[in-house]
Amino acid sequence: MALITPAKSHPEVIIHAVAARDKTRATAFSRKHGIPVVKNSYDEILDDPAIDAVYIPLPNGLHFEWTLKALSKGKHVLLEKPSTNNAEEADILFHHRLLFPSTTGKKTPVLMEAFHPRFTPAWRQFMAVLDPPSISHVVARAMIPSFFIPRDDDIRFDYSLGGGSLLDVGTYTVVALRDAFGTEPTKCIEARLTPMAPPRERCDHTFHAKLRFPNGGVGEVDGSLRAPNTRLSLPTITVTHKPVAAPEEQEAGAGEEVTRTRRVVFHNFMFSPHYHRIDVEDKFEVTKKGEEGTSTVVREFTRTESKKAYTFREVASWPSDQPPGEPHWSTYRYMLEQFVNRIKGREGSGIFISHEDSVAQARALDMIYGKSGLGLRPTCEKLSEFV
Ligand SMILES: NC(=O)C1=CN([C@@H]2O[C@H](COP(=O)(O)OP(=O)(O)OC[C@H]3O[C@@H](n4cnc5c(N)ncnc54)[C@H](OP(=O)(O)O)[C@@H]3O)[C@@H](O)[C@H]2O)C=CC1
Ligand SMILES: O=C1OC[C@@H](O)[C@H](O)[C@H]1O
Repeated sequence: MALITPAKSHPEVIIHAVAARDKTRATAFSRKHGIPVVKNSYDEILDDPAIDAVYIPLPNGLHFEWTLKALSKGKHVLLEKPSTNNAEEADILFHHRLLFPSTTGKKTPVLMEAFHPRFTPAWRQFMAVLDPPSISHVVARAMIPSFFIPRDDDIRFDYSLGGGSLLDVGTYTVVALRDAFGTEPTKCIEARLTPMAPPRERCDHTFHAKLRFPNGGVGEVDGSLRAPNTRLSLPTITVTHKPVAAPEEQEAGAGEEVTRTRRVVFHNFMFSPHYHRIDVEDKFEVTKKGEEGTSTVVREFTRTESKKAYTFREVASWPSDQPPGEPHWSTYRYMLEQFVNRIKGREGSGIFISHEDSVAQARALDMIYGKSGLGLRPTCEKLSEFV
């Protein structure tokens, strides 16, 4: 879903090989998906000079090690989110010398964290209706019902592999806050993570946290991998702004001032190409200054609008010389487009998850785990080998 289907409609991508720890599994997978080559190991993929790029969908705790192994073999890497287990790993990975232009003329590999929802037209449309400096509150919510990941022995609940709901579905909610505020959180002011039962008690299945942002605003994340199966809900971001002057409003008469308070709700921010809706509600207050500096509210009115964008053609700010996408494209297809653009040196053509962004995201997640008492996710034991 994340690579094989998107590759079918990308003229420049060929899925050449697959590997698993157990070759029979890889063979079965290759037959199902028509992949021509099955390797004996992950290393064999990295050693194949015919392969330009690898997709790494391993458990979180293995991302750091295998990404550095791939980069050292000159492979471009599309790395599943979260990029690493914690900020210590992210700092080393994204600032690694392998990612800087070499003096020997060898190509510099592209590394990108696979934050697929951020590549969509709807995400752009959402960002276009926000005014980050005046945002006072954001809440991002993602409740995954238990039936989706029913087993307690899933990698998501294995601490040694970077388990925990915050590092899993929580990554989407944290990235939503960071994108909405357009800055990085300065402090975690509250973190309530609900642990699994022993022996998995170092992994949370549900999270609630509050982060402070530089403009004084607060971002909240709320989510679970054990949400009730009977109360399904779409992942949602709700953004509330502070009142701001709206002098452009035609409604104001002489001596009147208008303020606007905007609230934006983005329904289904994680998988917007399937369905989404962006509700923009503007509440206006018209005040008139009296004598002695008093001001009285003389009128109030509300304007609401719902927006959507399934291709970039529908996003007003999208430059016309850039690829619009197709209505059937998934989040992953939009992402693959930009990953390939980078590899091909078409940097000017759009969205990319920068290395600094991935490090900042890891820091924000660490803030919450640090505050929660559950502690950061473990650093790769072989870290020193890669420094
Ligand atoms: N972008 C998205 O929408 C999604 C992203 N993800 C991300 O993808 C990554 C993998 O998640 P998911 O596919 O659900 O996980 P799975 O458990 O389904 O797959 C992980 C794979 O990693 C391999 N692996 C290697 N070493 C180990 C190990 N020690 N223990 C377990 N597996 C190992 C296994 O492959 P093998 O045995 O075949 O070698 C296994 O198939 C995570 O980072 C997750 O956050 C997950 C789901 C959706
Ligand atoms: O897309 C997703 O939704 C469910 C999660 O468990 C998964 O890891 C994530 O990427």
